[in-house]
Amino acid sequence: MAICVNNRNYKKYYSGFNSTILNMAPKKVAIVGSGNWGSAIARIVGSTAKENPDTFDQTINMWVFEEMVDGKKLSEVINTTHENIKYLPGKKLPENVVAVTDVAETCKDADILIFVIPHQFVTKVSNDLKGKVKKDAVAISLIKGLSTAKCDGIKLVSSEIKEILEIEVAVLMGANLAPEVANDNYCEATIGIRNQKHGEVLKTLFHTDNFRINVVQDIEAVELCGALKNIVACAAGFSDGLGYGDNTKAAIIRLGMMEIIRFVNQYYPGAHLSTFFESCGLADLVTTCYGGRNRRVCEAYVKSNKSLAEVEKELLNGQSAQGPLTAEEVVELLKKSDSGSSYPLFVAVDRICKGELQPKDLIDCLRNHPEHE
Ligand SMILES: NC(=O)C1=CN([C@@H]2O[C@H](COP(=O)(O)OP(=O)(O)OC[C@H]3O[C@@H](n4cnc5c(N)ncnc54)[C@H](O)[C@@H]3O)[C@@H](O)[C@H]2O)C=CC1
Ligand SMILES: O=C(CO)COP(=O)(O)O
Repeated sequence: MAICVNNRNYKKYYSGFNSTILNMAPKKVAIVGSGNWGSAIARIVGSTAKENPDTFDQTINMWVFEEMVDGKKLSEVINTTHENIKYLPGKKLPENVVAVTDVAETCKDADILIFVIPHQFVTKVSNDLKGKVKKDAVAISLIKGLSTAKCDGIKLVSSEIKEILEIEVAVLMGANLAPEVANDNYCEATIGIRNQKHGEVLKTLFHTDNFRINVVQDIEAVELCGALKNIVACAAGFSDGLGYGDNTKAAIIRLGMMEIIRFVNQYYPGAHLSTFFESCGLADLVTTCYGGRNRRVCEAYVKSNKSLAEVEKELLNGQSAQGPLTAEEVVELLKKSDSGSSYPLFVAVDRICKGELQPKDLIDCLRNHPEHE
């Protein structure tokens, strides 16, 4: 049975780690995932590793969930053309990023593991790695969602990885639409980690002229901002599909932000308000509500007679919109604490995604929001 992590023992998990990532020897980095964001981040860490040869090993393994694309194995295409033609077409990957199809092989010598897969695959992939990673490795999760493992309370993706692999897990979240990051457009991101020294090493790995990193200690708040904004982006997409304009979207962003803060305070009290104004907070909410896949899929859902799954398949070519599943997970959790009425936006998104409400009912759900009392 999965172990549930409540607030108190979760904090205990994060104390007292030390690892070889503080050693002088170059650290080996592995990327677990090679989708849209996985490939964009591979461009960054491939180049920072090259710029810091004393700190990082020059070869970075990237796990590829093998599939055939145009009659060829995706891993072989990546290793010969240095381009992920399916998930990040048109952008070259650094040649020191090597596609590997066996996840245990990818990670076996790694000191730093970057987890970047859609959250529904975390349990399986982490179990495939169980007992096969270095005991003192440090992981960093770029995954936006909650754990899908059965559990009585809340379980963060980072805590699930941590429980299974028994290593420290940090998080990186931010306003980071992958195609724009891959275009080297200026943006920011937030690393959440308790161990400041490890935070410095991770910052060196991700920080570039156009990808600016802040490090904070509120891991849970950082991670939950990343997960929950995808639900709000679905509401923004419904609103766009209905043609409601920018004032309505601004209201959705504001109410969504208030629900995110309320949720973090309910499950992990004590987060600093300033964390919600880091890139992981308001900035990610805004960018996703304007430019994200969740928004796009939900807008198209309103305008078509198709199911969400059909629309996602047609629009995203194998990529994944994490908002509908996250809404379901969050609402399940809220039911257990009988607190759904404090989160009308989250609940409405879940019910619209499940076909229990019409998209046009969204506004009725927001009209009497607790924020208006
Ligand atoms: N794409 C973006 O702009 C951003 C995404 N994120 C987050 O990063 C995480 C990963 O997202 P993306 O890299 O965009 O992935 P994606 O949405 O491109 O998903 C496709 C990936 O899933 C893999 N996949 C498919 N079936 C699988 C299976 N059964 N087991 C394991 N992997 C499988 C595919 O091989 C492919 O690598 C998500 O949590 C997302 O919310 C975070 C910031 C930006
Ligand atoms: O997390 C993201 C941007 O920071 C990507 O959002 P989407 O998954 O909605 O595209």
